[in-house]
Amino acid sequence: MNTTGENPVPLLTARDLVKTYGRSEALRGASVGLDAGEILAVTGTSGSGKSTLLHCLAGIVRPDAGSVAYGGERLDELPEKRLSELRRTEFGVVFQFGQLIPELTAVDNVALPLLLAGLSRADAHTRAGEWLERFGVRGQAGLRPGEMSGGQAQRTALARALITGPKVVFADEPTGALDSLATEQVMTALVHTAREAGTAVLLITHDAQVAAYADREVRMADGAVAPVGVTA
Ligand SMILES: Nc1ncnc2c1ncn2[C@@H]1O[C@H](COP(=O)(O)OP(=O)(O)OP(=O)(O)O)[C@@H](O)[C@H]1O
Repeated sequence: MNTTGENPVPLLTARDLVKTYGRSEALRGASVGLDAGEILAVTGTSGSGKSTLLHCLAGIVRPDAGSVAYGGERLDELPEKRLSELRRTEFGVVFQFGQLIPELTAVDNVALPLLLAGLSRADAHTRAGEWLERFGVRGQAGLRPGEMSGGQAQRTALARALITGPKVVFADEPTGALDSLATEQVMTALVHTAREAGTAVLLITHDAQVAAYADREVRMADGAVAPVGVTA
C-alpha cells in the first residue's frame, strides 16, 4: 500500500522509444508505463506501432533509441542471455493465432514451459490439467490445436502463457481471429486469472469490446502513445 499519496513506480516503463525498419519508422518517441497488476489496452490504427511497442517492452526487439525499464533492469541494455531468462520466467506472451505447437496436444502445449523449467513430466501434466480447467478447456486436453475451435486454442495459449506465474502477460490481438462469444470467453478467462494472480497485462487490440476489459487505455498514432481522451 502506498501511504505517501504518490503514484506507484511502474513495473515496466518505456521512454522515448525509437525503432526504424528500413525506411519505416515504427516507433517515434513512444513512452508508456505499466503498473504491477494493471491491465492496459493499447489501441490505434494499423501500422501505428502497437506490435513493435509490445516487442520492445517484452524484450523481443531492441529499440534503436530510448529505454525500457523493468524493475531495476534496463531491458534495452541487457545481454540476450538475461533477456531470454526474463522472457521465460517473468513474462508470458500470447499472439493472435495462439502459436501453439501443432504436433502437441493441449495438455502437452501447456505443460511445456514447466518441463523447460525442470519439472517432472508427471508434475507438469498435473499442473497443466489444472490450468486447462481454469480456462474451461480441460475437456480438450487430448486434442491438438487443429482439432480445437479458435477460442479453445486461445484459452489453451493463455493457460500456457500464465502457468509459470509471470509478472507480465503481453497479448497481441489475442481475440483478433475470434467471434464475439469466443472473445468474451477468452477475455473473461484472461482478466479473471490475471486479477487472481496479480499479473499485469499489456493488451493490444483494435476492438472496443476488448479494450473495455482493461483498467486503462492508451492509443498509438504514428509511432507515439497518447492517453485516450487526450489530444495533442
Ligand atoms: N519486422 C519488420 N520489418 C519491417 N517493417 C516492420 C517490421 N515490423 C513492423 N514494421 C513496420 O513498422 C510499422 C509499425 O508496425 P507495427 O506492426 O508495430 O504496427 P501495428 O500498430 O501493430 O499494426 P497492426 O495493427 O496492423 O498489427 C509498420 O509500418 C510496419 O510495416
